[in-house]
Amino acid sequence: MNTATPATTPAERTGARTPEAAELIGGARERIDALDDRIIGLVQERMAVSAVIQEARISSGGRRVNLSREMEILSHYRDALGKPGTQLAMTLLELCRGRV
Ligand SMILES: O=C(O)C(=O)C[C@]1(C(=O)O)C=C[C@@H](O)C=C1
Repeated sequence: MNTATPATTPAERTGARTPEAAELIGGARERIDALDDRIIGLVQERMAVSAVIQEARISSGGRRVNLSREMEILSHYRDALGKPGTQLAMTLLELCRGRV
């Protein structure tokens, strides 16, 4: 297919081979888009709460990073989601406190 031409039919948009599958995929993608919007909102909320904690600790003379707490968070995500959960938690921590 010419990559400059946008996909027009449901089958092209979804990769499905039947209208029924294309319909199902279209609906499920809408749910995924809505879930992703909520996940992004929750990540932004987590970043704001994390910033409050970090500011309080730094204002009190402490450091931005608290490694023992980060170990708890990494374990939490790994226990819930398996090995890729650790990577997800590391990405979340980087979003919340920057790179260390
Ligand atoms: O719980 C804390 O003490 C925080 O500062 C929050 C947070 C986090 O985003 O989860 C951020 C930085 C710390 O290194 C540990 C955890």
